Amino acid sequence: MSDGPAIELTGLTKRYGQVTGVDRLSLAVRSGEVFGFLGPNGAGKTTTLRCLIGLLRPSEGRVRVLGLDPLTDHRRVAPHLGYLPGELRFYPELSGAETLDLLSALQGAAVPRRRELCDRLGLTHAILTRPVGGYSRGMKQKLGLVQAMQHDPRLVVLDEPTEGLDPLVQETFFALLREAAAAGRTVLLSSHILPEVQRTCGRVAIIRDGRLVTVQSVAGLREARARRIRLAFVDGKGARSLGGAERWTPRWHGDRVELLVPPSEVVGALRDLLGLPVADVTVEEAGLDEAFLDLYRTGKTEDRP
Ligand SMILES: Nc1ncnc2c1ncn2[C@@H]1O[C@H](COP(=O)(O)OP(=O)(O)OP(=O)(O)O)[C@@H](O)[C@H]1O
Repeated sequence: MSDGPAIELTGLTKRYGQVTGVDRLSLAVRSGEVFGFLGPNGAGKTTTLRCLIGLLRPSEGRVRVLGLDPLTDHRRVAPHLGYLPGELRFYPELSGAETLDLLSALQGAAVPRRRELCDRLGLTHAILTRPVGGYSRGMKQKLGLVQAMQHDPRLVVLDEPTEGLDPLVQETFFALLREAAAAGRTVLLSSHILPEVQRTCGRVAIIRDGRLVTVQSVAGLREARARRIRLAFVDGKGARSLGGAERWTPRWHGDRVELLVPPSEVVGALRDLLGLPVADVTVEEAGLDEAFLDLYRTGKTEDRP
């Protein structure tokens, strides 16, 4: 098993009949990274994750997980891989403990962390002996997290991991991620929740329509985030045309207007705008969530034909 990247995707493409779920995606996640995977609904996140863990066969391209092909080398990869699916399905008649036993047999690994994880996530003996069919959503999610990490895998792939967890349990989950990173484990976290990614991940990939929009450090994304320019007009005279600055898709609130402008273009935008009857102007950094939303909406994909 290699010391190279924990995950390496080269031109990964997955088609479902006429629909292309993932389109020529290339990406490398280094060992020891906590890596965020973001994108709007239908972007191709789950499809990518399923190809990674060997549940789906790519239509084209190459997938390497810990240096191995997750389909043909499944038995060698499985003990080192933990996966929390976005939609958990358990056998309802099995107890929590039986479910964990079944899944560890499939992983083909010992479970040195099961007890500790159950304790920390509040899965008591009483809960673990009950049939999973009677579990609440949060309890199922906790069981999903335990099975993904019970064998202390080198790579943990998590699809929407905090879904259904209360804030206290989320804190425990974030602590688990920090510890995993400190212990040199690699984590791939697919999420819609921007602050969650901001808090936990060093780098993040954003995909849209199955294609890569960007891979950046969270710190880099912050620096590149748009500036918000707010203007008020003299005597409430809303200049309904902003001339060249119209290209920033102005949002009007009565006679005030707001624009999101990339940092490198703020000075030019102000030049255009200050020719108008402006009474007041403020410029501030947009939130990180807006930086992401901007990329979701308008970011060019990296490998357009
Ligand atoms: N089994 C399938 N059959 C047909 N099309 C599919 C199938 N699974 C996914 N798709 C399509 O592939 C594309 C990517 O879907 P995917 O579930 O990977 O996106 P996602 O980013 O995980 O979305 P979400 O955030 O909504 O879960 C979508 O257009 C989806 O409709």
